[in-house]
Amino acid sequence: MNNLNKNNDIDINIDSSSNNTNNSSNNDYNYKELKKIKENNKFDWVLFKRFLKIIKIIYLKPTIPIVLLVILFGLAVGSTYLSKYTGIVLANIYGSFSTGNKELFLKSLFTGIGAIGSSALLDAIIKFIVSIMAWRWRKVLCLYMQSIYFKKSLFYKIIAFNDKIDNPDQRITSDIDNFTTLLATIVSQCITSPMIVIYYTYLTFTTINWYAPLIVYGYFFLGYFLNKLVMSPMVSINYLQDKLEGDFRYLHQRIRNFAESIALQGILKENFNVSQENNINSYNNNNNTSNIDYDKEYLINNNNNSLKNRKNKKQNNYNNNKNDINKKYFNIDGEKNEKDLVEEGQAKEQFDNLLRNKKRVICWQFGLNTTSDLFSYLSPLVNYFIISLPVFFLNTKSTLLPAEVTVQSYNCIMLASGFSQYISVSTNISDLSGYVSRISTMIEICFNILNDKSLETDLVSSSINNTSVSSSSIPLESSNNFSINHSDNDINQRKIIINNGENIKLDYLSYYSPKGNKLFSNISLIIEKNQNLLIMGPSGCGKSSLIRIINGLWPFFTGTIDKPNNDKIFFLPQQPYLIFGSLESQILYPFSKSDSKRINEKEMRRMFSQFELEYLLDREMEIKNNQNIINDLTHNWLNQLSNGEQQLISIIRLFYHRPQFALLDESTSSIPQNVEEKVYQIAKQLNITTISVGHRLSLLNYHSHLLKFNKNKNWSIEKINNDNHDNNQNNNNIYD
Ligand SMILES: Nc1ncnc2c1ncn2[C@@H]1O[C@H](COP(=O)(O)OP(=O)(O)OP(=O)(O)O)[C@@H](O)[C@H]1O
Repeated sequence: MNNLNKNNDIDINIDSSSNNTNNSSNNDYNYKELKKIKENNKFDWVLFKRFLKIIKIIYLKPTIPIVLLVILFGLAVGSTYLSKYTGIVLANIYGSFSTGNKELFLKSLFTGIGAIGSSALLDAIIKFIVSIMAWRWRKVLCLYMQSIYFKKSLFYKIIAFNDKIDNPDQRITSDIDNFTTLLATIVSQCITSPMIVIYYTYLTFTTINWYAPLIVYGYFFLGYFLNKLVMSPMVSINYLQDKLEGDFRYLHQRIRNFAESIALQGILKENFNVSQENNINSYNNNNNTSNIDYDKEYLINNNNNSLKNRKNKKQNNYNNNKNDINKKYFNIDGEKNEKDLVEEGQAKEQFDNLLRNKKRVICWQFGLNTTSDLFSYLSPLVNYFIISLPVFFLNTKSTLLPAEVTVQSYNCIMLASGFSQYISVSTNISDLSGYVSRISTMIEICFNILNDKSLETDLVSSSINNTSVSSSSIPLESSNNFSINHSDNDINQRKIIINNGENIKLDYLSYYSPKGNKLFSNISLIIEKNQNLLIMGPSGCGKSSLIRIINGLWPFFTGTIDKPNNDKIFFLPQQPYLIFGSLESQILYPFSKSDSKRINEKEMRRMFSQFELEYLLDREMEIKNNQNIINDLTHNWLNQLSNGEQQLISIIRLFYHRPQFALLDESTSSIPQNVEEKVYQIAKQLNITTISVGHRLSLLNYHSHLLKFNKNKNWSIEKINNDNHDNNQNNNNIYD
């Protein structure tokens, strides 16, 4: 271990031949990651406290788990007691051979069948209860974790504001499953082995002497000590392995999600490569033509010998080219390949990282297995040494009867097996500790985010707030300059006031990105009902961020936001979001289908026909008729609908919910202008006030005011005169 650290190379170098830059950077990455993980996840008191916290969670409702533990304990007692008879039966059978007692043999045989059969049955029941325990713990822990994960949009905040948790999905899904399964196995081992140890300590003491259990104890502690030495570094290595497995899976998940975009780019790249190759080939062909002329001349002027040399040279060139092509197209060494898609290259690199660490896991596991197996396999010899002590070394007995040897050695073997179970527990604990770190750090960080006061905003009801912007007569266009009596304190603190739905007011609003970059300052405006506002500005300037701030998703602002409750505002994000499930479920979202919430077939057809999308309902019917269950959790419309269709379904959802305000973040960017016009017409008919973010100039037609952001972080607001507005104006300068 010291050696490895001294060389600054934790990797046990199996393939020292791989010395390319890609591998060395991967090595570097793994080394740095491992160092960081080692610092944060040592096999120490902190880890133990984290483990206790998880135990507290899984025992939140303790009755059933405690009952299961008590049953397990009872079964372990029964199984240990019955195991004693196996030794006695074996001794009797052995004795019956030496005395020729057939009756004793048959009696022992039948007793043996009963005792061993009962032991086997008890062991099966123990395994069954262990599985049930793991199942319950998983249920409790996973539901607990999910209840935090979905609280206050934490699933978003973890990804958007915090980069300390890798693969939260993996932690909730597979890490908890592995943790609980392993924990249940360890618990069963820890319950059964003390029984065995206590009972067989007594039996070895009574059948041999006091030194017999002591020697077995000493042997065990030596084994445990060696195992602990190997186990400590394994915590961080296992942790990193879980992380790398998660990263690798996530990469493939992204490829699945963006399959079409990647495939389209891939075809582009392939064609690009082919055309490049064609260019190269045509260049070579041109050169070859001149070579032919040159060859002719050469042939005439030179003898056969030189022809032979040239033939050999050509053959060598051909072979070299062939090798190059093999290298280029059939590379399986994890190296990047010119023909690779970027994703393929990334997947190779990620997989390479994973394999490197897996090698470490295998090597350390080898060390751990060697020590634990060595101790298990050596234990019979230790037992016979203990039995031999009174005969060969202490000289207190001259001989031992075969039956005595059988009983004594059986007792020693059982005592050692109780301990070797502890040793195998240590292997499991090293795996478990990786999961403990991953699960508990996720819980800790979730709570840190939840308890972070800087991420919270004061919510005030407008009825108890007298300082809110009161004048509804202040027109939007003058609000850039309007001033209300507020103290500096008001401006520097952040407040969200919930009103009754009459308007949305921003008062001296300054907001920032999660990384603390100021986006815009001192925005003051009032959006009255039926006054549609359009927000325009350069890419990345902070338009969507304003929507996130109004929604309450981002708390990075100062000033006051006075708005209706979120149930009166509907947000349509840039990326249309469709859930798994039927088209009806898409429209009902964010509510789910229930007896009180259903949309009948006629209404669905009416809504879809507004945008000539009835064919989607027919398609759904067809899928249903083909026996494919449509509203199960795996039906993914996202893969089967165009972007425009997805946007229109989101818009139908908006109209179904009929909010007072709708915040549309480029929500019509993929649909034709005439359909876009219809969308805004229907919104008007339904009395929905829209606040839209967009780049299309046609949007100006459907809004009364324009909030214009520019690249210098200035903002202005102006009334849109739709009569005079020329939508075909050149939009190059619109953001200046
Ligand atoms: N989670 C985040 N962490 C840090 N910075 C972020 C985060 N999300 C967005 N930003 C940054 O905040 C700034 C504003 O982003 P925003 O999404 O509001 O831009 P936008 O004006 O809507 O752009 P576009 O027109 O391209 O959609 C950008 O510089 C963006 O990179």
